Amino acid sequence: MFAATRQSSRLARSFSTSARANTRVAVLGAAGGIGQPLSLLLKLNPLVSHLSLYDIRLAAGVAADVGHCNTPSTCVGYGPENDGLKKALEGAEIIIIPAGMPRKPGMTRDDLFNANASIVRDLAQAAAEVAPKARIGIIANPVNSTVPIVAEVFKKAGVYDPKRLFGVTTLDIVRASAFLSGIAGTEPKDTNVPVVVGHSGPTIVPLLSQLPAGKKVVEQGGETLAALVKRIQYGGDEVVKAKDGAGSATLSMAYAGADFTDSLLRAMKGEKGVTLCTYVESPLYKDQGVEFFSSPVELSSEGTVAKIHPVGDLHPTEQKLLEACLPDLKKNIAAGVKFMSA
Ligand SMILES: NC(=O)C1=CN([C@@H]2O[C@H](COP(=O)(O)OP(=O)(O)OC[C@H]3O[C@@H](n4cnc5c(N)ncnc54)[C@H](O)[C@@H]3O)[C@@H](O)[C@H]2O)C=CC1
Ligand SMILES: O=C([O-])CC(=O)C(=O)O
Repeated sequence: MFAATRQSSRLARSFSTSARANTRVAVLGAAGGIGQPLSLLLKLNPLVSHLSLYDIRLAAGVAADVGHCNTPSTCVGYGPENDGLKKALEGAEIIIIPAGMPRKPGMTRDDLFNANASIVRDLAQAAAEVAPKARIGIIANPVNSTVPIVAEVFKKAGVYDPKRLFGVTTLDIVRASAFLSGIAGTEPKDTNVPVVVGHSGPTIVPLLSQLPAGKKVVEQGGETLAALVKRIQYGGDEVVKAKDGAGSATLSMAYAGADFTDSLLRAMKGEKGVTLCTYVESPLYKDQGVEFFSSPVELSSEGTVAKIHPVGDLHPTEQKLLEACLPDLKKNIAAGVKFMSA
């Protein structure tokens, strides 16, 4: 069932282990296209002890349904009535936020800003009040801007800890693994492509040269390389187009979101050296005015940021992609900060 990538083998391993931990996870936006399968995958993860599912619609139904899976964790759904959001957040140690509008064909992720900025702001405000110490994973787009919005909310509430805030870019890593192994004939689980910078078009920068299979493609250059990089950067558009108005990636995103959460859970359970590419407040390009950046991040035993690794050796083509997109990322971050100062 889960045989496709390194991420998946980890999930399969955690499903089959008898280990149990006691981590409480809240999913905000749990009844959506991502929220439902993500909640299911989290219900299957033995490192989760309790799942709180919040949505403005249907959360009770999703929780009742998912809750019938015979895994040890408990699962409760909450709607907005009777302080449901605050109840969902009480005691949460990990909060995952896929709430928000998805794209339709012809839209960019930035076109979602107006719809999603206030949704994410309001959910973050509740999290800052009720569960300020939780680790927060932001899936809602545009991630490049929604993460800075959450940071500003937490700063305003006086509870900001940059080590606890993550933008979920895992789907870019999953896609890069799937697409490169499809070309190179390698095992997806052994084809781990770091993807750095951010999460939209040009700010998705795969570092193919950092693994043997990718290095070959990079050195060959030409059409194959150009098409592969483009497919990784615009994988989201491929799904939006194929779904033809019915939304964007949901199932692969749920898989990626479950993997992201599993990384935090494993680190919290004591696994050493858990490292993943994720979008965090980062010193790496701060001197160029870029405050948030995705690069390999090593987690602490608290499931928080322990060490932000630099991007490592880049092929000149990768260096060019990275440098070219920093001004875009800077604008995306500024838009989030401006929204919160308005
Ligand atoms: N980070 C990433 O790699 C990816 C991010 N996304 C983004 O994830 C978001 C969700 O996508 P889908 O699940 O496909 O959308 P969807 O429309 O199927 O689900 C969104 C859910 O959010 C809920 N919601 C709306 N406002 C809410 C609020 N104030 N509080 C709680 N819940 C609320 C809706 O009721 C709905 O159930 C979109 O912004 C999409 O662009 C999608 C794929 C990949
Ligand atoms: O493309 C979108 O709008 C959703 C997304 O972020 C992705 O699939 O990477």
